[in-house]
Amino acid sequence: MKKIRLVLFGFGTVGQAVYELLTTERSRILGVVNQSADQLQDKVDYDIVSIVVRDVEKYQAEFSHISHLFTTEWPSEADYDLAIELVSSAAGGDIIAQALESGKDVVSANKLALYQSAGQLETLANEHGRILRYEGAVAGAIPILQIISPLGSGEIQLIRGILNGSTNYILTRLFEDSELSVEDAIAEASKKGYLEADPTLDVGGFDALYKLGILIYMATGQYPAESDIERIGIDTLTDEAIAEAKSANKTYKLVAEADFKTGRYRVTPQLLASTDPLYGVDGSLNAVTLTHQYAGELTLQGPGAGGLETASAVISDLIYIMREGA
Ligand SMILES: NC(=O)C1=CN([C@@H]2O[C@H](COP(=O)(O)OP(=O)(O)OC[C@H]3O[C@@H](n4cnc5c(N)ncnc54)[C@H](OP(=O)(O)O)[C@@H]3O)[C@@H](O)[C@H]2O)C=CC1
Ligand SMILES: N[C@@H](CC=O)C(=O)O
Repeated sequence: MKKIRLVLFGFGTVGQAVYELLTTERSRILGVVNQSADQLQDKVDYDIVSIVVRDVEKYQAEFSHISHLFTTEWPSEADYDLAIELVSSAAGGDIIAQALESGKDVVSANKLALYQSAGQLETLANEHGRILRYEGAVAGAIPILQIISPLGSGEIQLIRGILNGSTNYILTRLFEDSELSVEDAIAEASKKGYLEADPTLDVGGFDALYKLGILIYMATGQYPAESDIERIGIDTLTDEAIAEAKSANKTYKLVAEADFKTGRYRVTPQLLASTDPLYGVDGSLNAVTLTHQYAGELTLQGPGAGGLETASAVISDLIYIMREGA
């Protein structure tokens, strides 16, 4: 039996949900991981050995049953095998790099850190022969990254979708309820755990840009520069624009689009008619359509934000590594 010692970096919305699934769904997860392991010595088990946060006291009272796991210190290299990086800032990039350099596999959902490293983290993983996976970084629960690589038979010609759950939730609420203020809609999204620690990343369109950048990297092998992606946030939409859209039976969505034929990449609020496939994608849902040279149009839709939703994608990466790597 091989024991994988896991360290969790970050214990916010997603970190707590990952911890919850790792404990409550333990036998199901291990059942999947060990599906084809006949011998006891081929079987894999896991343990969470520590949870690294910035402020231990913030968590110790509420999570007193696991208070011994919280720390501000890295475990020593000899004491862990795999890092799950779920912190809320670019500092996640250093955590991922340090873990890879120490010969550890890494699972992350930190699109900001991944996009801003512009491929250096993937290179580092290759150089050190480690696995770096980040399904939770793009479109929450939707396994979009897992379907892009196998589409290598031909070109991906177009990616179009909604890649940010919180702004989709905010827009949906504003269109549903004319009495609701933007501030109240943002507060609702925050309460549900959809927003980034810095919400300007969501409302300014940066978060969707990072995710589109990762999808472009998966499709082409190159991260686009931020200046190559046109970005307009939903913070540019006025009350009048929303009212006019409503009276014309249209809606606004923050649409992310990479057109590989024209080379135009953009994240912009788009006024959509009811015939647009993204028109009815409401609440925190995300949807992505890939147009492929041979496969045609493939559309995936599902929750784009939220603790347990994102945790399910994080756990899928973990299952992959426990089966294939480690
Ligand atoms: N929420 C969502 O729906 C989704 C989030 N993500 C991504 O997942 C990651 C986590 O998001 P979320 O859980 O919402 O964020 P939260 O803000 O809820 O939690 C962040 C956690 O990270 C910790 N943290 C921040 N900086 C550091 C650091 N330098 N070292 C150690 N711990 C640190 C915080 O600890 P402390 O409180 O002590 O500062 C906190 O526990 C982010 O990268 C986010 O973009 C991805 C998909 C969906
Ligand atoms: N803030 C993000 C969370 C998930 O990635 C979003 O709203 O989509």
